[in-house]
Amino acid sequence: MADDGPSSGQERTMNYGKEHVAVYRTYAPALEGVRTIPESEFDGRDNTLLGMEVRVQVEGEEFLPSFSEGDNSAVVATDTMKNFVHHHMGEYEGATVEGFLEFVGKEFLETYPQMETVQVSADELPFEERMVPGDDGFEPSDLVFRVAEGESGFGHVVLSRGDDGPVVEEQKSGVTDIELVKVKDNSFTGYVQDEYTTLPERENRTLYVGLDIYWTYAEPADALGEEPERYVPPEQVSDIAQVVFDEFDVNSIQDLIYRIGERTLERFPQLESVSFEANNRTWLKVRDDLEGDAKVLREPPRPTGFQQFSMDHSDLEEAGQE
Ligand SMILES: O=c1[nH]c(=O)c2[nH]c(=O)[nH]c2[nH]1
Repeated sequence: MADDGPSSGQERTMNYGKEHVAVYRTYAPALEGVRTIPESEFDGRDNTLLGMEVRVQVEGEEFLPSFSEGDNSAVVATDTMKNFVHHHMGEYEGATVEGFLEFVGKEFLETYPQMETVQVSADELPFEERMVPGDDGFEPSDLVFRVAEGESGFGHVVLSRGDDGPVVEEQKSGVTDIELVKVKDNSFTGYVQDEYTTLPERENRTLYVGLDIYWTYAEPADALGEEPERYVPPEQVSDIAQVVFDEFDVNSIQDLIYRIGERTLERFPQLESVSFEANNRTWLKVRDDLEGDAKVLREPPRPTGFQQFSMDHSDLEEAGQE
């Protein structure tokens, strides 16, 4: 298909950038004044230690000669991008991952006119408070944090140039790498039974699910945290997931994520949509001949099942909840 190439009108892919830019800030401004929800104790964070791993991707027609002619005169070295991110972490006056991404993205556009679009995303590098003995019993240390694994906040923003300066084209927030196990009161029944089906129906299984949850705001500016009562903290969405899992006897991961989505949209009317990427990591039964509900379980072999789903407020209206 010789006439299908970029030169004949199809949009060309051309971008470059830096990923895995880890940056840490001590004594960032605290996140205060977030609205609390019944599913979560989270009401803010001190940000004594704020870490993130950032990815920057830039686009612009002026970069074409760097690909086509080896002419680097417009190229901002990706090493420079890394330094730019590091430097601006010290200039950011807000308290959220999303706010930092928008701030640094705008700074890129304002500093380098050859950049037409900048995409910035980040995974939070999480740290946990540690409890130490204080005057009134155990209290969180002001100084020592545990380097946490797994679950973390996520942000993504796409910025382009408008007539009056940088414009947010897309925004997405999230909490990723949630892993939850519910020991009983989960079923998986009623699925298609045919000549290929070997999986036995289970009225009560131990369900282990991996979850990434993403959301978009109706007003992207709400993602920044500048109006904290309109900000959706990843910690609260993660807490909704575990509370809903605890509350409902679900018949599948599909059923579970729908209920988490419903609750999230109910709690946060300022969101436009919620989406999920789920994985089934359910252990396999080795023994269930023990007393009561006790079992012995083992890791499942590959391959792994997954579920993806997105929903918005129209799903609540259909269910008669709005
Ligand atoms: O929650 C589940 N959903 C499925 O679609 C599925 N398929 C399967 O084999 N186990 C499961 N579990």
